[in-house]
Amino acid sequence: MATQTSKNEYPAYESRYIQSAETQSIPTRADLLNPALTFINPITAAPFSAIQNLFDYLAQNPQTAAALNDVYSLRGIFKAAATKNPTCDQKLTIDLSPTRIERIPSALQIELAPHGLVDILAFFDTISQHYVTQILTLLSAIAGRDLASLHADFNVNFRVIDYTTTTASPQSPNGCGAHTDYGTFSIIFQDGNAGLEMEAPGAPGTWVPVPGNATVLLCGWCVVILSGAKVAAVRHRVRRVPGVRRLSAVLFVAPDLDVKLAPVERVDAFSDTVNQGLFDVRWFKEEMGKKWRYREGNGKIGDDRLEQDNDIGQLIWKSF
Ligand SMILES: O=C(O)CCC(=O)C(=O)O
Ligand SMILES: [Fe+2]
Repeated sequence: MATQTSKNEYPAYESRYIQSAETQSIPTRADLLNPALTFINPITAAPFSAIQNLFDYLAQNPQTAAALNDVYSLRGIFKAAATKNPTCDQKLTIDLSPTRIERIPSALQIELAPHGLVDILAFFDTISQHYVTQILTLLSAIAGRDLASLHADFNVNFRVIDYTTTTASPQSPNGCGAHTDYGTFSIIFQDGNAGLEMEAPGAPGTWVPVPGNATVLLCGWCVVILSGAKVAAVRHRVRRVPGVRRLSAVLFVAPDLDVKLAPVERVDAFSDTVNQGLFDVRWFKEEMGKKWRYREGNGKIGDDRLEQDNDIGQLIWKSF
């Protein structure tokens, strides 16, 4: 059972949710300076019936699912490891990055169009057009540098997730292991079912449940580095409720692959490797990707508390 945290311990979290959920479609600068999740009232809701439709169609049509994965065989598009491997995160994912989408043959696009694909892509298009530039502008003001020019290639991912009840481990509470996103920022849309939890700022190992109907924005490692640690990233995870299906949709925004990950000015808290700018986004994404693959189905999951972020934390911070 997840650690429950009383309202009194996190008054800012509760009041910010109530205030921002009712009024704001765009976070404020103050929100982004806060080392917690930012709750937003999105300009449009995620099309969860289309998302469910696409997952159901692919599950019922394994040949189509295999053809879709052949489009991007390196990492796949529809990942269903959870139905075969009890030790992986118990979820299905569909990754629709623009690079992946443009490689899908038109016959396959036409087949999938009425089964949710068109609605899902239209949703991510609307969301990214509305949010990407605005949030990068806010983050640039905090970071004291122009982040838009580091995001010229639209290095984004459109991910839909099905915490399905049909898994190799139906009783497992593990939907998504604890992690920090790698990129600049992510926006998570949920279908109303609880399960998402954030690590309480300043209290590692304390998990705060996020209301299942909240849409949240959180930052990732790349912007922590690029902003000289002025922006914080929030660790989060998803717990499954066995027998309950939960769907989510996530927009991931990251810098261009050849951007050097370093602060403008030396930051004492950062490692020499980061201060000297010894790696770029491409290398960092690969490093994180290895751990993602391990977690998402190709390896055994141990203690999910610090598994992924230990190595990355040691890479980024001077002392961790
Ligand atoms: O499904 C969710 O609510 C969150 C998923 C997530 O954190 C991720 O895929 O990085
Ligand atoms: Fe995440």
